[in-house]
Amino acid sequence: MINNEQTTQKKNRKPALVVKNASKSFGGVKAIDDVSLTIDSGRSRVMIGPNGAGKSTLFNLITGEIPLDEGRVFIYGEDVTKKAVQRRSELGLSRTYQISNLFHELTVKENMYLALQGKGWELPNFFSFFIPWFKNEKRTSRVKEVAESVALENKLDTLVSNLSHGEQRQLELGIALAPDPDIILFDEPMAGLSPSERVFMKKLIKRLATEKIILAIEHDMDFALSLTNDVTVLHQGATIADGTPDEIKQNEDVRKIYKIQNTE
Ligand SMILES: Nc1ncnc2c1ncn2[C@@H]1O[C@H](COP(=O)(O)OP(=O)(O)OP(=O)(O)O)[C@@H](O)[C@H]1O
Repeated sequence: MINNEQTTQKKNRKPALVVKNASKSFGGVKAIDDVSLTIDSGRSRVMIGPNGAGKSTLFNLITGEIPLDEGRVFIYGEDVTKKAVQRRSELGLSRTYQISNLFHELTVKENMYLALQGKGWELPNFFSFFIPWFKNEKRTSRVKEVAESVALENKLDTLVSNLSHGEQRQLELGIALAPDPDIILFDEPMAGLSPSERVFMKKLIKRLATEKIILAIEHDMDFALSLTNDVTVLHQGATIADGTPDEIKQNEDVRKIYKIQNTE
């Protein structure tokens, strides 16, 4: 308990996430060019930018799925630049993907169990041998809790292949939430949703933003700008604007980019 309190206090003092002068090239393409950003505990940020701006690459650099060429990443003050994806998730980082990573031939419940595997929702092997029921109880109640939080509690035994597209995205959200992360990176959570599914997802993410630290990539400008007061605009791998939704709407460079995009 004391340890938990100390950890919480330590986390509250540090920025949750810091990216310092990050750069990444793929062959001749500079996908990320000297990008820095900070997300303080208790805040969220939205990242917008045209196609190919480098948003997903920045996510991959933050999670550790690809290595940085230059720069550093810190989670709650710990330098994780050279650390594996696993260490970053132990520190409370989680993400969703643009492309589905669900197991379609498994049920909702089974996908969620898999998401909890190796994420601390089990006892050490020694104990679990003696009291496996405890391990199962703990995970089962977590799966139910997560299913409720993404409104899939009535679909636990449904095969993923039988879910609607919107429900699949809800499940992806649930999988990111399953290990109870502090910081969640959302990669275009609204992509491909119908108008009614979008309304539902917006509500869900807005509620989550009151409980978690969110960094979201979103093309729906109105939603993006309504989610938080902290907005970053990426273009050709670089940060071209950083500010409140009003500042972003007024920013000449941003207006130019989106105007150019719209007339293409
Ligand atoms: N693995 C890779 N190999 C080669 N080039 C890549 C790779 N990943 C990204 N790129 C290039 O890096 C640039 C940034 O891509 P990225 O996917 O990060 O942009 P994005 O802002 O997420 O775009 P979108 O909104 O279309 O998803 C693009 O020019 C892309 O083609």
